[in-house]
Formats: sequence, C-alpha cells, structure tokens
Amino acid sequence: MAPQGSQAELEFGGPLGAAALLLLLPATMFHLLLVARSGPARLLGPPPYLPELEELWRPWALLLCLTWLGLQAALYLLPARKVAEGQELKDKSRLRYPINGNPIYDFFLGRELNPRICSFDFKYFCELRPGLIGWVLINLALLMQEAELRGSPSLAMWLVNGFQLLYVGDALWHEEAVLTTMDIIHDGFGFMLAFGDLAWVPFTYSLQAQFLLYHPEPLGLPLASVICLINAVGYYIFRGANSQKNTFRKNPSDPRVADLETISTATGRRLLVSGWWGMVRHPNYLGDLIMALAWSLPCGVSHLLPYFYLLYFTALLVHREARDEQQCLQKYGLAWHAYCQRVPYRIVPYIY
Ligand SMILES: NC(=O)C1=CN([C@@H]2O[C@H](COP(=O)(O)OP(=O)(O)OC[C@H]3O[C@@H](n4cnc5c(N)ncnc54)[C@H](OP(=O)(O)O)[C@@H]3O)[C@@H](O)[C@H]2O)C=CC1
Ligand SMILES: CC(C)CCC[C@@H](C)[C@H]1CC=C2C3=C(CC[C@@]21C)[C@@]1(C)CC[C@H](O)C[C@@H]1CC3
Repeated sequence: MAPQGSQAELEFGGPLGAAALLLLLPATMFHLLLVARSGPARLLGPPPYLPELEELWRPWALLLCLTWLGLQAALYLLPARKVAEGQELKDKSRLRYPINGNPIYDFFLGRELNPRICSFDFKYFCELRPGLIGWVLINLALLMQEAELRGSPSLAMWLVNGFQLLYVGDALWHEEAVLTTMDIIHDGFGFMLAFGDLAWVPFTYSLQAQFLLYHPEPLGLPLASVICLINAVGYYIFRGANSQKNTFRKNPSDPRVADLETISTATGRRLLVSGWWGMVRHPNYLGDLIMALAWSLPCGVSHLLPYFYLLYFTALLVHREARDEQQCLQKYGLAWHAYCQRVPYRIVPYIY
C-alpha cells in the first residue's frame, strides 16, 4: 500500500510550494481579470489599477454566489439520478491520523479525501457542476454584452463560446468518468480543488471571452474554418482516447476495444499498448492541448493574455502527467516500465 500521512512523499513542492500557491493563485486570477479589461491587456507587468477595498465587496455578489451554489446543491440532491459505483480509494477505507501534519500543506491539498455529509460529496459536487456550468454562463453573459455593445456578437466570440460549450457539455455528458480521476481517488479536498473548481475554472477559463469583449478581433471565414478544424481534431483525439480507456476499464471484452494489444500487470488490470494509448502515454492530454490552442486563436496574436490558458494548461498537464506517472509506477511497477519502453513519448509524439 502507498505510504500515507507523514511518510508520504510531499507533492507541489511541499509546504513551501503550497504556501506560495495559496498566495499566487488568487493573485494571478485578480491580475488576469484586471488586465483583460485594460487597453494594453499586458499579461506581463503590473495591473493598470488596483481596485479600492470597497469595490471588491458587494453583498449582492456574495448572495449571487451563495444562491448559485445553493441551486447547484439542490439539483445535485434531487432523488431522480443515477447512482454510480466509484473506484477503490487510495486509503482503502483505513484512516490514519498523523499528529504533526503541516497545516499549510494540508490546507492546500486537503486532509480529508472525500468529505461528505450523508450522500452529499463536496469534492465530486464542486469538481463539475457549479464551476463548469458557471464558466459557460459567464461566457454567455459576455456574448450577450458584446451583442448589446456592438449590435451582434463577433464571429470570434461565437467560436470561443461554441468550443467551450462543447467541452463543458462533453464533461457533463461523461460525468461518471470523473470518478476515475486522481482528483477524486488521490487528492484531498483542500484549497487547490475548492478554489480551482469554484473560482479558477469559471473566471480564468472564460478569459478569452472576457478579452474579446474589450478587444474585438475581426475574424474572416477562412481563418475561422481552420480554427474550427483544429478544435475538431483536438476534440476527436481527446474524446477518442478517453472513451477508449473508459470502455476498456469498464469491460475489456467490449468489441470496440477487444482487439487492442495490452500488457498484463501484477494487479490483474491490463494496460493498453495499441490504439490511442499506444501512440503516447497521455493522448487525451494532447487532444485537450490542441483544443486549448483553438480557444485562443480567435483572439488573434496581438496579445499574450488570451494564450494564458494554453500556457497554464501545458504546465498543469506536464505536472499532472508526472504525478500520474509516479502513481502508476507504484501501482504497476515493472509492467509500467515495460509500457514506458513500448510507448516512450508522454504527450506529444516524437517531442515529449
Ligand atoms: N481542463 C482542465 O483543466 C483539465 C482537464 N483534464 C482532462 O481530464 C481528463 C482526465 O485526465 P486525468 O484524470 O489526468 O487522467 P487520465 O484520464 O489520463 O487517467 C490516467 C489513468 O489512466 C490509466 N491508464 C494510463 N495509461 C493507461 C493505459 N495504457 N491503458 C489503460 N489505462 C491506462 C491509469 O489508471 P488505472 O490504470 O488505475 O485505470 C492512469 O492513472 C483528460 O482528458 C484531461 O485532459 C485534466 C485536468 C484538468
Ligand atoms: C487552481 C490550480 C492551478 C489548479 C486547479 C486544478 C483544477 C482547476 C482542475 C483539476 C482537475 C480538473 C479537471 C477538470 C476541470 C479542471 C480541474 C478541476 C475537468 C472536469 C474538465 C473537463 C474534463 O472533461 C474532465 C476534467 C477532470 C479534471
């Protein structure tokens, strides 16, 4: 069993890294929001102005947030829903309580793996609905604001809204797949996921639409078609890879995956070594990154700001891939080494 508590290897740079991220993440989010609405929209450099403290406090904004969470929580609790069985958890239901846990590190990553009140699972609830749907609603509000401002929404705004709506719709349609992510199985529910899900996703993932509202970008049909093609290629790889693995994990004899080549592991689970998962070790990340590029391109190339998501996401996925690699090495040992030899590239064929 993987070491836990005080013996576990610390991630995210340990307490120092966690302390830095606690400050950096909210500061970055504020910086991006302030800069997006300024004329020069400079990603690097100080923000154009700092709002007064009173400007940051609006009772109705708090009420709106609480109402949004309350509404989502009520919908989540509706009795008419499918109940899915989750994966075996990292702690195998045996709890250990180290006395001298580091409070900053624990606050960032969360001590509690899956906090629940009755059947209300805080982490699962936050991971998808409020933040992802909130992101789409913010995008839509920006589209409507642009229509009010300029008579009709621009083609660039339509593309950004359409692409991101597809992405969120896909995540909600395949909701059950979230149960196999490391966020649910491995990470605690701390600042990273609470802030990430509820603030970072809706406010920074909608940055392209925010940028377009203040910095209109003329976009011709030929270029728009190329961008649509890039998004379609990304989505094809992303969905193909995720569905192939999910189908295989659910039922390895399913005709759609039964012919794929696999290697056995000591745990009894097998690893795919052909199909999407024989191309690179994380084909789904590759597709996701191609889509991220397609979301930025409608904003033109005059500013770096709309490419923030692509840059951040590349860093997130490289780090996530390394973490997943460690976890797979612990789970599968020699079989994982064999897989890495057979499929040497991590995300981008022949490059990385
Ligand atoms: N937009 C965003 O901000 C983010 C999006 N994502 C997206 O979410 C999706 C889920 O990503 P994530 O949770 O990181 O992980 P993955 O869906 O990539 O799952 C990784 C797991 O898949 C299994 N696996 C790995 N290789 C193989 C293989 N060859 N054959 C069979 N199983 C294999 C292993 O688990 P096991 O063997 O136990 O099944 C491994 O731990 C991705 O599409 C990603 O792009 C992720 C993070 C952020
Ligand atoms: C605030 C930090 C910099 C990092 C926070 C990370 C979170 C925003 C992401 C961690 C894993 C995520 C996943 C998704 C959204 C972003 C977070 C919460 C998806 C739900 C996006 C849609 C995909 O289809 C599934 C993803 C699972 C992981």
